[in-house]
Amino acid sequence: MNKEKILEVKNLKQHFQTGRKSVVKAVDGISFDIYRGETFGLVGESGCGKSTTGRTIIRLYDATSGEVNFNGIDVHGRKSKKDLKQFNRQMQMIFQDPYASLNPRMTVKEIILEGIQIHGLINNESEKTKRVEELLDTVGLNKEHATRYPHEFSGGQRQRIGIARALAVDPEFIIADEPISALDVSIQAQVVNLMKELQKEHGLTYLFIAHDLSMVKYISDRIAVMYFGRIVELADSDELYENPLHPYTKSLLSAIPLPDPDFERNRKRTVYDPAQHDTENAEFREVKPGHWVLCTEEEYKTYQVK
Ligand SMILES: Nc1ncnc2c1ncn2[C@@H]1O[C@H](COP(=O)(O)OP(=O)(O)OP(=O)(O)O)[C@@H](O)[C@H]1O
Repeated sequence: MNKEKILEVKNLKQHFQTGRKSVVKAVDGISFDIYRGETFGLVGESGCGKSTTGRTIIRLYDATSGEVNFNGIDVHGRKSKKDLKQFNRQMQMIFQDPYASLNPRMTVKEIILEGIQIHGLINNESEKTKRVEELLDTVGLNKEHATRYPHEFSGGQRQRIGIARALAVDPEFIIADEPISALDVSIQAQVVNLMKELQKEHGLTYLFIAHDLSMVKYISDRIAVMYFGRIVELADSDELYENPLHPYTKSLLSAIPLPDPDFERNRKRTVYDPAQHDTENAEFREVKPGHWVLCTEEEYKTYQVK
């Protein structure tokens, strides 16, 4: 794999002030790198801070503290208008609910062209039409769809429109925030396969956010597991599945439904109990090359021999 870093997240925090004295530490000091061309999965249960992480990286929120370096530029630091404009084009987002994220009053053509207009990428009308048709074809829709409105489409088709909109500005990096969670299981694989094809063709890098590990394994090169605002484990996908170390990762893995009824009947579900875990003294440590776990010194020693 190409080891050129496209994104570096360093000790990123996103704390929301929810009352005069109450603060939600949605993201509480996370660090990871993403390499150009890879798919980096970010997994954890609802409320663990995955969406907030994605939204902070793309600057929908200002970070409370920490750094997000994209192509070597700190996107939350001081930067020129030109750098910001470039960043806004190079990083795009696909959302969980494609219906809520598509303006119901705009045609598909208008939706896809929005970014192209903002960035002044194409000025000629017939070129614009041609580009929209090309994008619709790329995502498996057809040119007759251009004049229709979002409500005329199925969930899977809407997600394809969302993907076409993201691709329109020729990005390098796409944050996909649970892009398939709202879709029927039969449609999920189609959208994931489309994303994989597009990645190959366009050399895209993905941050793929999901709440369970089943589909993420299939698409991700590496996976980070998040729990209560922190990353508890990070490793290559295969390594994470074959050799999970953190008890929370184990509990997530034990919750993946499998199509084998015998296995289902006999398998043990493990439930993570943070009370039995010394999170206070835990640090993010590299147990073996590329495999990181949030653990204490003692746990680190036992993990190393596994
Ligand atoms: N704008 C906000 N203001 C206050 N609290 C917020 C805000 N956004 C998120 N939170 C809180 O931060 C925590 C993390 O939320 P976040 O949506 O990032 O989690 P998530 O893992 O993506 O969950 P889900 O899969 O349900 O979206 C939650 O406790 C949530 O209530």
